[in-house]
Amino acid sequence: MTLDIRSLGKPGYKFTNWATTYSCYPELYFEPETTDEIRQILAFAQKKGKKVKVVGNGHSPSDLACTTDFMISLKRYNRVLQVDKESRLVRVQGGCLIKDLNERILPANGLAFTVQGTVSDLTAAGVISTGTHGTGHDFGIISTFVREIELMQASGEVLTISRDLQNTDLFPAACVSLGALGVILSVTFKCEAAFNLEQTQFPNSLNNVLENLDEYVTGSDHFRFFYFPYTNSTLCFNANRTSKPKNVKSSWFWETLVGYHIFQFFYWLGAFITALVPVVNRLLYRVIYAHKSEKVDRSDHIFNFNCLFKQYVSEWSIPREKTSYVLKEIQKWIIDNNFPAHVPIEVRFVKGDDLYLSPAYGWKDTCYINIIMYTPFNKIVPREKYWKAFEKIMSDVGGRPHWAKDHKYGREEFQNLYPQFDTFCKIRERLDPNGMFLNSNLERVFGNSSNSIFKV
Ligand SMILES: Cc1cc2nc3c(=O)[nH]c(=O)nc-3n(C[C@H](O)[C@H](O)[C@H](O)COP(=O)(O)OP(=O)(O)OC[C@H]3O[C@@H](n4cnc5c(N)ncnc54)[C@H](O)[C@@H]3O)c2cc1C
Ligand SMILES: O=C1O[C@H]([C@@H](O)CO)C(O)=C1O
Repeated sequence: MTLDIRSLGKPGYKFTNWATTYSCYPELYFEPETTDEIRQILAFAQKKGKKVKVVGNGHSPSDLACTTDFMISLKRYNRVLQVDKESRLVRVQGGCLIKDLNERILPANGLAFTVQGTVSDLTAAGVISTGTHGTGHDFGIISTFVREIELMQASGEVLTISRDLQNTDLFPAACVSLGALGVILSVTFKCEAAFNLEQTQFPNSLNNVLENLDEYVTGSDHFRFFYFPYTNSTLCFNANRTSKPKNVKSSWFWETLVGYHIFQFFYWLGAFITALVPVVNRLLYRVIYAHKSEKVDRSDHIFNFNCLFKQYVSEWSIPREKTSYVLKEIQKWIIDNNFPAHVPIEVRFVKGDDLYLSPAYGWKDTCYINIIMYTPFNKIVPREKYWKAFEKIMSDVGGRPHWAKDHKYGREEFQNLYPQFDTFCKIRERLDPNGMFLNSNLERVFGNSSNSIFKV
């Protein structure tokens, strides 16, 4: 049945990402509900010579999902297709939200994701496409729990790509694809039996964490820590699987009034009086963070935490053995340059993998370091100097930028950083010879560079 595709496409739509830091006006914006509608949109784009960018839930803190051509959102292509309790495989359409799986589908089937990032308001296709990760020395990034992907190519042909059965040569590319290979129609995840996590958070000196890093990282299932610029202090988080029942104490006063609203107000003041930021960092640490506490909750409620207000972030991965040197360099740069760096600097650890564009590719033990500058009450604070220094420190040790976040790298840098980058490029050029799924971000990554035209 030939649809009047124009009735599907909306002109004048403004896309803005979650952090409201990047936006764009696609020529036409589509929200298809069926596979055939997706196929017809691609055929229409091909006929018009237009590029197509599929967007998930717009959480990438960069221009990765932006386009001036056609944008397809799968927010209405979000069904759960199959749940197999025996094999613990869950197959969902690309637009299915991880938070819906966490809240409804997985608990009802006694299942859970083995590891997650700090938020779940992400789509199944979006979360794997950028190599989203959580933390845990014995666990990989979320894409390492993928077992099968259905991918629609520009031609409308659907490829089933699985780890063990079909098109297995494409699998290590399709699991972290940046949206560059085609439309991910469905993802099959390998889950595990539902579990609670017992989390202990405790203050610690930066030196003590760094001098005993391997013990801390391997001392629990999921270890991570926050470093607080202008202190010598960290807040460590250990989380282990437990059969204990849920036991969560929360405090609106400390978590919301102080930890969100007063925090945001002081950082807003700090935008005008930068000398305030080191004082606020130290005060926050002492008043809110520097105490030991424990809680037991459903796994995703421990993995996720309140990411507070809108923000700019930059995150790079490095081999774990570089963690101590890099953090000391960052700490030194902030002090030497008297830069009003916001808290926290988030430090997480994952197991290496063999996915071609995974930022943990080929490194047995990987560390991710995430810096942040909030935009309190939408007040943009200067960050360029900090970002540049951070990128230099990370690139000097062979670090790899998070695909979802701000970076300026192009094909040449990635060829040096990813041993299988050219293999991925050959697969991309085979599956999408006319570059239909490219945008300006991906043209910087895969070929002709162009500066971002989507900054807010
Ligand atoms: C508050 C916050 C917290 C975060 N925490 C973490 C964290 O803890 N760890 C971490 O690693 N990252 C984290 N991120 C980054 C986030 O996980 C990634 O940006 C993720 O890719 C966003 O998913 P999304 O569904 O919003 O996808 P989008 O940002 O909309 O898209 C991401 C990419 O996926 C592609 N894509 C989406 N759907 C499809 C499809 N169906 N077919 C083909 N391509 C598709 C898009 O083209 C784009 O290239 C966080 C981001 C925010 C805003
Ligand atoms: O992009 C991200 O945002 C959060 C953190 O920076 C808090 O907001 C996180 O862990 C990311 O990877």
